[in-house]
Amino acid sequence: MPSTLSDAFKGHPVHHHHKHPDFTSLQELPDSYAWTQLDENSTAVCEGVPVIDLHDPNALQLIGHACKTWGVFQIINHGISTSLLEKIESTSRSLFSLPIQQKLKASRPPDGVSGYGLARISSFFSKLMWSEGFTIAGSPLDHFCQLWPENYSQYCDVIDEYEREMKNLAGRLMWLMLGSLGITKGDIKWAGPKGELKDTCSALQLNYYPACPDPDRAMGLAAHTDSTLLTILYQNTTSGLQVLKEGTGWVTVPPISGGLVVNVGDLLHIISNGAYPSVLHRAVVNRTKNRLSIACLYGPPSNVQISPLPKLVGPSHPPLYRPITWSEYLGNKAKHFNKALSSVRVCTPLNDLNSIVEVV
Ligand SMILES: C=C1C[C@]23C[C@H]1CC[C@H]2[C@@]12CCC[C@@](C)(C(=O)O1)[C@H]2[C@@H]3C(=O)O
Ligand SMILES: O=C(O)CCC(=O)C(=O)O
Ligand SMILES: [Fe+2]
Repeated sequence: MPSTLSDAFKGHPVHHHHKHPDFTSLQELPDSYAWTQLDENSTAVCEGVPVIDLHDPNALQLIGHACKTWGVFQIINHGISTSLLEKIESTSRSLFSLPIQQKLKASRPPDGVSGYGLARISSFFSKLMWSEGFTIAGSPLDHFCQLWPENYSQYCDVIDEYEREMKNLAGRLMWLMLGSLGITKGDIKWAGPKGELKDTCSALQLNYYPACPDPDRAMGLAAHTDSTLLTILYQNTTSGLQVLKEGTGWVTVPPISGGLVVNVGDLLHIISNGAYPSVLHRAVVNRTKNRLSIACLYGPPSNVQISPLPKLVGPSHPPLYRPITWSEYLGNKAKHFNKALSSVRVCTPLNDLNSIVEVV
């Protein structure tokens, strides 16, 4: 029985400042959704997030380079069928278009992982985000029975298939991302004897961003890094995802037909001993178009200790992070949000200095 994520937040209930009203039909941006003027540096840049064809013979090198320089890339020829992407999109749309009273029946409990509601990180901000979310960790059955008492099973089937295919792809990607650092399947015990990664955990996050009357003052999903090894994101044809590139500013990741966005998460940053940055990203909203995204948040078995891989540690590269389980890390994120990573950093005078610089 693989370990689950369901107890990760038991000691860290979220206390949202606001109730989530039915904001989808508002004509004007209420003050509770007005973030102070967002920075204007999301200008067009010539250089964009790399797009990598997984059939390219150089895929391994291209992925390694993208992970080091961006912490994010898009993939094509990944083997996920268009019809499955269409099915998960239409399932998500059916969910978000249910009446609010119906959706609230499947609310995420304050100390739980799964269900409908504001993004978990909302509690760190005084303003509300212009989005709705639905998190699925483990079986969606209980919540889907609440949402669709008559025909929950067809929707469950789509989620199960999507989750299975995404986990498979995430495993392939993890070996490619680590492979370009010289890591092989034998180097990670928790991956199993043949690197089959069968006890890994994952969660799905469905995000819906309604069209917004005042997009320049609103925020779809505030800047964050993912508490994962890696995240695979499907976005519909409306753009909104932005990543922070050092020295450049916020860069939009344009939706490409059949493409999926892959980003490095905090745990891959830890096991790579800092070689791969966990990319800061956010979602902005649109005046006329709604937007949908589906993230597969992929991590190790939730109760195994993960730490910088021995091959990536040496006299000139001391371990930057202490061992931690995914479950414990999620608790850290619930407590410290964007300072979660630095809270796991090993304390040496040099590292302490670096983390002070990061916080400032
Ligand atoms: C496995 C995860 C990862 C979670 C928590 C838990 C389930 C939901 C994920 C997200 C999804 C939306 C952004 C985020 C920041 C959030 O608020 O909920 C993510 C968070 C994290 O990556 O930290
Ligand atoms: O909607 C997006 O593009 C970003 C979603 C995201 O970052 C997340 O779900 O973690
Ligand atoms: Fe994210």
